[in-house]
Amino acid sequence: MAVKMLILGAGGHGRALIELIRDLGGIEIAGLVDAAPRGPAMLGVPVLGDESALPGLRAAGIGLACLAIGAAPARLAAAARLAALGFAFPPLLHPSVIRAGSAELGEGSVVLPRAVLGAASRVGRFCIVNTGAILEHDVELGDGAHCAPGSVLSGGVRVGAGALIGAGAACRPLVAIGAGAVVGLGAAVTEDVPPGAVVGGVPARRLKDA
Ligand SMILES: CC(=O)SCCNC(=O)CCNC(=O)[C@H](O)C(C)(C)COP(=O)(O)OP(=O)(O)OC[C@H]1O[C@@H](n2cnc3c(N)ncnc32)[C@H](O)[C@@H]1OP(=O)(O)O
Repeated sequence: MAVKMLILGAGGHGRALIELIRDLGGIEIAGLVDAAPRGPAMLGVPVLGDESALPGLRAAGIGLACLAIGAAPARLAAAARLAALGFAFPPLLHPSVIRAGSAELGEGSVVLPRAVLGAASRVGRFCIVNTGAILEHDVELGDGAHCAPGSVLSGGVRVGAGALIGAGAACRPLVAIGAGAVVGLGAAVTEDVPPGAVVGGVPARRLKDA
């Protein structure tokens, strides 16, 4: 019998996770939980209500959850609320992901189609490695970090907790991206980025504070 998982968040990332879980197989999607759903169902998955439904769903035997929330602080806060109710968060890797045997992946992290997790890369908890992102050898992602589609993290890059590496951005080997920083889409990061900074451009320059 397939294990049951619910998805918290009925937006675009929720749709991506529905498809990921369907491609994986072996997990039954019990439903979606969202404070402001657009309809009674999404891609054929029923919306079960807002977070007030969670204790009942847990009592009914649904033990697994995944978080479809783009903003890192909200994603991490939701994880804490669901953990307190007893939900567990297995990491989810799309079958097309290329994962080195030595790559580590924390609870609740999701890795979308055609991403690459290189040798000795370490992905923290509740991270998003989005479609086609490349994490080269020895890359480290702090909890809640998000590597957007097509981003390239060269060898040894370190990304702080909750940081966002924008779509198509590339990071020079060994640079450190501070916690909560945002790297704009298409940027070329050639030097360390301070915590909370927003950078963009080629080469990347500070645009503002996050
Ligand atoms: C599955 C998915 O879709 S995952 C999606 C992942 N998300 C992303 O990759 C998006 C990342 N976000 C960005 O790149 C954004 O443009 C940000 C965060 C860099 C800036 O966004 P905002 O805070 O809304 O700033 P805003 O759009 O007002 O731009 C501020 C200035 O920065 C410039 N700017 C914005 N983005 C960039 C960028 N990527 N590179 C260079 N300059 C940029 C703007 O032109 C503007 O310049 P100006 O003041 O001279 O006019």
